[in-house]
Amino acid sequence: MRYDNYIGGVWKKPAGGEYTPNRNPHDPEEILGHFAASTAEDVREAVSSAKKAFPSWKKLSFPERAAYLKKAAEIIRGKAGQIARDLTREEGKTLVEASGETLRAVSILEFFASEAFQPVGEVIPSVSEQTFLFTKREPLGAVGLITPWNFPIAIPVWKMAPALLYGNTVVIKPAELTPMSVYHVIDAFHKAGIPKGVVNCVFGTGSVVGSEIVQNSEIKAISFTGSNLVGRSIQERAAMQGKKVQLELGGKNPLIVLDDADLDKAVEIAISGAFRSTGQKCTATSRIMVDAKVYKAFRDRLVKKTKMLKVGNPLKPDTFMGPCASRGQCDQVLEMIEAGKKEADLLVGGEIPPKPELVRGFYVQPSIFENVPRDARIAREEIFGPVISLFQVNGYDEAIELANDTFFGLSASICTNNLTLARRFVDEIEAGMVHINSETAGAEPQAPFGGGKGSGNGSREQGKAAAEFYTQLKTVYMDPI
Ligand SMILES: NC(=O)C1=CN([C@@H]2O[C@H](COP(=O)(O)OP(=O)(O)OC[C@H]3O[C@@H](n4cnc5c(N)ncnc54)[C@H](OP(=O)(O)O)[C@@H]3O)[C@@H](O)[C@H]2O)C=CC1
Ligand SMILES: O=C(O)CCC(=O)C(=O)O
Repeated sequence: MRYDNYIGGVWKKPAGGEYTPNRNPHDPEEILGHFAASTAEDVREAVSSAKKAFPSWKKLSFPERAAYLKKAAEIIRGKAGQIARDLTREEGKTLVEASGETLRAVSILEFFASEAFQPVGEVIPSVSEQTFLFTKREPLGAVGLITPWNFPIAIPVWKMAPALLYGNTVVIKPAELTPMSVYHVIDAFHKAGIPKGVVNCVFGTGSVVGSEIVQNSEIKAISFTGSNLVGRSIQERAAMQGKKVQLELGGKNPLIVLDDADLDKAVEIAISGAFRSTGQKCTATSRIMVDAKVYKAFRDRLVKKTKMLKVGNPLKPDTFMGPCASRGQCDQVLEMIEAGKKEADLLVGGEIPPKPELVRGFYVQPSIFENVPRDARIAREEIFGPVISLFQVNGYDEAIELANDTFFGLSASICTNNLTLARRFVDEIEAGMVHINSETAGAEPQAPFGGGKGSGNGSREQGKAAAEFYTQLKTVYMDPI
């Protein structure tokens, strides 16, 4: 089946008439559908439709706009089973995770719909007794959303929902690898009766569709999640035009295990944080610092459990870890593992799983290294795959110093019952999101999401923080005649 762009409230064929197959990473010969391979002309049409729709969308009340979010949430919930299956088939994460992500998209829409009843400004005392001085938040206009493949429904929705609620119109470009999940979201908004032009979706590549969104002068803001390389280049290009930019980039997230930690729980936290979604999360655990007093016990349990993980077809209910999302991604992970073998000691994994039923897919084993030098590539670069580097440390001070010795600053975790050290960790770790006795990954829609250092540009998504990006403040001095 062919899937067209969604522009001005209708499904439209791409200007060049070209389509790209959407393949299953478990078996790339299985094609889910053919999606529009759009041109800059398609983007320009989408932007012009978003621009046209903006004045009347902006005029609706918050609850009126929220009603469309609620309706879309209901529609997605109603077909969550089918959407989750498609998500698994196009991205490769397990069905359990895909179902969780689909329902998370529903919760995000519901959360932002509920924000319609929250204050959107403040009253400020004026020096004049006559003056009513207040602020209000106003939308920006047509905004561009460029999204990655690793959370193909949650991330698009956590950008779209606040953008729309606060009165912006949207042009979204989903990752070329995973367009089906966004197709379902757009279809839900279409069926919810969202006014024409408020939501526009252009399928295609980053270099063509993404670039045109970035450089189009009618796009007032860009929210981007993806690689550092592309993110920083978008920031530069957009800054030239005075556009607002939000960047969510990579991570090299640490987990510290102190000597008083519950080791079974710490192992569970490590495995879930590092290997779920095949390690393809910006919040994935990739460096683990373990106190020397418990290092051997922790390492042995971690290796034992890792050997028991079932890697395979992500649609099967007993599978723990599916394939990487693409051949390119898999090759990149295997290349980093080969680099790791030269720099450190491999404890487990490190290969393509030797199972005949997996040879066509983009599979790699969950892998763990120890004796990793701190300047090794596997210790410093984001791998975006199921690879852990273990470090033995002497106490909290050495652990925190090593944890902070990274370009990134997204997420971090510590396993301990020591309240004093947990509190110090909260203050001393250089990360936007901090976990005590829980994994580095995961995000709740009502809480801000994002990082510092090389992991972004300081802007936060989700929660009340989302309003900062998708609105501008207006200060009003109101006096009687
Ligand atoms: N922070 C995160 O959550 C993510 C981080 N990554 C990191 O990035 C690495 C590479 O993954 P990849 O998918 O290539 O990430 P990219 O940064 O290339 O892709 C993210 C999004 O940006 C688009 N894009 C690509 N080039 C441009 C451009 N010149 N202008 C505008 N938009 C563009 C992509 O389009 P398209 O791909 O469709 O052509 C996609 O929609 C991963 O291995 C991982 O390390 C990747 C995904 C998410
Ligand atoms: O940890 C999560 O659930 C979200 C992670 C994420 O947004 C990402 O990897 O891009």
